[in-house]
Amino acid sequence: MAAVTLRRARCWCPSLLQFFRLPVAQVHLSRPAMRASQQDFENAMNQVKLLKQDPGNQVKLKLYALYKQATDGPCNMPKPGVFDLVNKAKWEAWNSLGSLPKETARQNYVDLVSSLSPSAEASSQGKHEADEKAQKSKDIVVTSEDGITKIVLNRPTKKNALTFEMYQDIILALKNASTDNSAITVFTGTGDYYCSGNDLTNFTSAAGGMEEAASKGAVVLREFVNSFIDFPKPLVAVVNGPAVGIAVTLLGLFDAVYASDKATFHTPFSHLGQSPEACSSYTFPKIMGSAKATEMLLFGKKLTAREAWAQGLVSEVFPDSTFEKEVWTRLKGYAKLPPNSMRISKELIRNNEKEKLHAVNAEECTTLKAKWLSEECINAIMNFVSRKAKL
Ligand SMILES: CCCC/C=C/CC(=O)SCCNC(=O)CCNC(=O)[C@H](O)C(C)(C)COP(=O)(O)OP(=O)(O)OC[C@H]1O[C@@H](n2cnc3c(N)ncnc32)[C@H](O)[C@@H]1OP(=O)(O)O
Repeated sequence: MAAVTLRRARCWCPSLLQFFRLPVAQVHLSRPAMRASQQDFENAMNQVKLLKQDPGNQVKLKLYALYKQATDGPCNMPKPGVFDLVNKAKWEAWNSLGSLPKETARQNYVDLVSSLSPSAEASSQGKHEADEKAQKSKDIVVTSEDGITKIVLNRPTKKNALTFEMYQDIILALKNASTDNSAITVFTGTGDYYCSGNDLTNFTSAAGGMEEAASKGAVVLREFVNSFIDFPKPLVAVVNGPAVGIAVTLLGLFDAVYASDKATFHTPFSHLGQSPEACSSYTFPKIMGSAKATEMLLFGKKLTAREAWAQGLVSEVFPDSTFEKEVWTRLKGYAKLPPNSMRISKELIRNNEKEKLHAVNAEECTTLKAKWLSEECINAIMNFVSRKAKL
């Protein structure tokens, strides 16, 4: 059986920003010679897209190298330039396989994927285990107290940027919260930021490159936003600091938004060569009118908390010095209201447009998938990753 041993280490390539401090994979393939069929190979490729846990960049590089070796044979590309960090790392991983035969690369790819995938038994274990996973996730902390389920974005060193794993954990946390004993569910962030939006390295660290990241991203995004559209209880955002990208657009699907006066609201989609998501192409013009929505979604105008309140995106703004105390006192009071009444009232409001929201979500995801592969977007992301430019 293939065994993957992970050890934490500083990266072998000091210039690769996002590849720093990531697990290094040592893959020992001691399995007796076997032939993986083309079908096994394709199944393994599909399995990779469904991995719930990010296997780390080193494993992803290994997967990429084995995939290229299995499909194209030995590395036949010119070595990318020294500043093309991501492609250079990929090239090196592929080139390191030398003249490994295609069949062996295919088998090693299948073995590696099967060592990463949870077994059928593990994935069919009950909800209890699912709850535990959400609770244990280090980047999303879920607690339930005083009738409130709190979902905290807990990645302050990265301004709470959302990784693929965090999207999956939030989907799970919302699923659990929809049936737990709490009356309301609240999102907030740890540290000085509420959330800096999508983790831009989601796109640069995918084993199969941008194409694979775009396909996976569109699937994950659609399911993620659906879980907000369908969430049955009052959903409240406690915006403790700046919010960027999807952290802002999602607010149009919340039932109440409370903001510190230190919070800002920024949707730099055009700067990033991207387009709006989380149904904001529908909710924002509805909330603030098309002229103001255009300033945010097309021109990337950053709003202060008071401006966002004036546009109807925020329910109320509080001085930062008393924000936490005032908001949580208020929410604890709301959580004592009859839960079924709140749920039914929300259902009445949401049912008027649920179908529309699902259709908008689907269309936005399709559009984004194409945008993520555009030159405009790839350049913007590479600029961020290589720190040449900041918003
Ligand atoms: C699959 C579904 C996809 C859904 C798509 C959604 C679209 C979006 O959400 S678009 C918005 C994406 N977000 C951004 O463009 C923000 C990018 N970040 C920044 O511009 C800046 O980091 C900041 C303005 C948020 C903060 O700047 P500041 O100077 O105060 O701090 P930094 O030193 O830049 O950041 C600290 C640390 O955090 C990392 N980081 C911050 N934001 C992100 C991010 N979005 N993705 C990845 N990493 C992020 C930053 O790289 C720093 O890390 P290091 O200390 O390791 O360098």
